Amino acid sequence: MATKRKSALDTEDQSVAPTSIKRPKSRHTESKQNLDNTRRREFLEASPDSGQLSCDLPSPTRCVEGQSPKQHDATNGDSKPHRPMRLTVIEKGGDLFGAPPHAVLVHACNTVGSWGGGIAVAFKKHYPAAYKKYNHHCKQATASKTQIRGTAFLIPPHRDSSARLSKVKDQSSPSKSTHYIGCLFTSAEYGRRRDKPAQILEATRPAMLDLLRAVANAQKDGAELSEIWMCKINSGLFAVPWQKTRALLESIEVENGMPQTVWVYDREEPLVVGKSKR
Ligand SMILES: Nc1ncnc2c1ncn2[C@@H]1O[C@H](COP(=O)(O)OP(=O)(O)OC[C@H]2O[C@H](OP(=O)(O)O)[C@H](O)[C@@H]2O)[C@@H](O)[C@H]1O
Repeated sequence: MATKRKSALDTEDQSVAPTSIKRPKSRHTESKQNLDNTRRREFLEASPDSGQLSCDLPSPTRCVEGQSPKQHDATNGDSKPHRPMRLTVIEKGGDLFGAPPHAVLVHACNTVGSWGGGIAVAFKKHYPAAYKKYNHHCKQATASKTQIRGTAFLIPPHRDSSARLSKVKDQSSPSKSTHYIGCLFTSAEYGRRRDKPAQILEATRPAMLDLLRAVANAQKDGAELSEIWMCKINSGLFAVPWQKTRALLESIEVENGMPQTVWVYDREEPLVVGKSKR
């Protein structure tokens, strides 16, 4: 379950180590015998013993370090070109907080631990328990001097919220008790001290990938997650034009098992810049 995970920050553990390319022994030996001296030297130079990354057989086209055999084939025209799957961003009208059960609601956050302005205030009101977790996560990171900008934090639904909701008879969105909250740390600070638009955009890619990875891992662990819903992140108080963030999101290469679509919701009324109490 996602709840067992400490945070979406464990990306180091989840990242896939570069795969070394190994040659089948028999083929290796057979091809060796057929080599003339020049090609043999070339072959040996590129062999694993010489410390270089080698391809399947010696050939004029060298393997590029870090390429998988598949990518290598693709670049050499031996098979279909490797086409990475990119994230699809679909804009919709409507209420973000009316997301279906088990949806992940995503917004951009500072790393200070404040949901004091813009849509964050609404998140704080709708999901007070998630706010506490977000705040605690930021405080812990600050205490341990861990930089969390460019990462994400996936907060599972609060177990008691369903009971609390029924007590206060809040029928506006019964799905709320099943919503996950996805925090993207795209700026270290907020307000005047917020990062520059270029820095915010730079942090958005790794943060989004971190979130998609956390969602994929939670699903792998059996958690029930449905769609990914998001506001027009960075486009309000963080002052980054939405089209720039959208283009960046659409350039993200989706890894195996990750969700491939993000649904974007925008409110209809104009943005009120006034801050609530932090
Ligand atoms: N009540 C509401 N309902 C529905 N949609 C609403 C809304 N309010 C705004 N939107 C829209 O939601 C998008 C994002 O706009 P936002 O300004 O929220 O976020 P952002 O990503 O630019 O910046 C993040 C920092 O802003 C916050 O406030 P603090 O800096 O902490 O004070 C955080 O804590 C972060 O730090 C824009 O399309 C807004 O029209």
